[in-house]
Amino acid sequence: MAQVLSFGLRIRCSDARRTSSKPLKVAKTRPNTAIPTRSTGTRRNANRTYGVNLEISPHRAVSAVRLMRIELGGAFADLLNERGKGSGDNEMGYVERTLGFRTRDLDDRDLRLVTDIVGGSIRWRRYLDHLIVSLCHDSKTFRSMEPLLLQILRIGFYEIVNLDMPPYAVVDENVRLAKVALRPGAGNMVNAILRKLVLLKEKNSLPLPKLEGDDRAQARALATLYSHPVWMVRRWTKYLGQEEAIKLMMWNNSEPSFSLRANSGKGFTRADLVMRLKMLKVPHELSPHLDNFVRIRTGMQIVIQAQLLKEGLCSVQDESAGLVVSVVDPQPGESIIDCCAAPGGKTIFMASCLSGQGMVHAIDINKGRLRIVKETAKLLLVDDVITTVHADLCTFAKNNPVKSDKVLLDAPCSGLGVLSKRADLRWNRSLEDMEQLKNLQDELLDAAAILVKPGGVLVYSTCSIDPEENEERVAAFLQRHPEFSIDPVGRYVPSDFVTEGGFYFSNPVKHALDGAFAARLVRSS
Ligand SMILES: C[S@@+](CC[C@H](N)C(=O)[O-])C[C@H]1O[C@@H](n2cnc3c(N)ncnc32)[C@H](O)[C@@H]1O
Repeated sequence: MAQVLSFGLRIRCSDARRTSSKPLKVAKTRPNTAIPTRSTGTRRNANRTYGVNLEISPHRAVSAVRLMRIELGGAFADLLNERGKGSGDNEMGYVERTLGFRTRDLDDRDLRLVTDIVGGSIRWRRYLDHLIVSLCHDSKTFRSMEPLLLQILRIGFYEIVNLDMPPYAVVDENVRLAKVALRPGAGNMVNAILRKLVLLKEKNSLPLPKLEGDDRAQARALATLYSHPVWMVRRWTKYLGQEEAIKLMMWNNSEPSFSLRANSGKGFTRADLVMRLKMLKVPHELSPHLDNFVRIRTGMQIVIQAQLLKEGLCSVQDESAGLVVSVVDPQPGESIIDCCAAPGGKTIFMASCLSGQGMVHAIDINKGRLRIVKETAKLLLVDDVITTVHADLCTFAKNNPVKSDKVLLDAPCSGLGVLSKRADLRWNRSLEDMEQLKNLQDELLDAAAILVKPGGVLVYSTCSIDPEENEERVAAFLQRHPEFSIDPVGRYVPSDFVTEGGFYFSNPVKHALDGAFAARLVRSS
């Protein structure tokens, strides 16, 4: 117990030290701590302002609220909207209205912790929930657990099991958060469950499933151990084999790294970008595949704060997406149609390859996302070679007899290649989505084909690693459209990315990039 108390005290002191340069406001009265629950929706007066609570670690409070917002999605946003429009703009505002107290502003270290904890708790959700259920009295306790309590437990479990943080400090801090944000009883429950976890972890006997039994049983066990939906495990085991499927899941669970593309439209070169990153002390590496790209593992927060993105000097773009543009191979003077353009990553990169001559016509069905393309093009000074068209591609293709040199269809897809960057995506996709997406991809391919002139090129791309969305869609298209044939991509991307069929494929495990696919198809007549 003495250990617990001393840990708690140390954490509080260090929190106070970190904020000591800022004037602190201390809560005069303890706020009402009831929070909305799924069943009652109880809320405090949203207009009331609260003092800053210095007892609670701010990154945990913010993480718990952010996790709850992500999980409840629209339902949680609606709850807030009831209390006044625009109330959800500011994250700290959410925290205050949800928990009943304010935390001090987050410093850089807190921001990193929030990113780690939120991303990690979402990725590891199935695994963490398995442990939490195993340590609850019964599964009903887990099922009826109020959302905030569940998030606090997930954070505690993630910190103890995955981050290996000092366990008694974690228990102490999360118990305090549950007590203040919910009620003393909730704190006691967090205390009991986290302490059971600490003991089991110390004895190296976490209640985890064994990899045994038939295929289904093994898929379920793998899904829990590597925290993915069972249907994904079954699909990958079928296409890749168990060993590769495990490697892929490990990649998806790892911290994502990012690439920056220097914006040549602004006359800003990769050498300029490297100089700025050196000045900012952000560790970086040149991309071996693409001239304008630089890789960064950490330090994105610093890049954001230094306004490099806001000033349009560089953009965040994965090399796997940059290589799709290499497959298109945009040349000055060409007319290119980008069929599903928004938010515009590839449109902008293609436009910057045109050296001011030619045009990229950016079509998208989503007006809001298309506005982003327009604004980014202006910021990056490539708007003179981009036109935006708000339309459904199928209707547009039927009604417009335009023919272009090159057409890119970066199709809506499952996103199974980008699960390491999009932590929550795996939980929002279902097997049924795959069937619907395949039909949409076929329809969009047929529409895109209409826009290609004889001798022109159609590039079909996805950020999926699933053969049914990639090779199989191309094979089905070629059967329907014998006027198209495959142009092997070996001339456009490094040979390491070229498949036996002549397609571009970036494999997350092999290339340590997001997964992506592109086929280059030439029209004969
Ligand atoms: C994978 S995203 C495109 C990403 C984009 N190429 C980039 O690099 O930033 C797919 C896009 O297709 C758009 N879309 C879906 N159905 C469409 C349709 N029928 N017509 C036009 N755009 C469509 C979506 O709005 C979405 O913006």
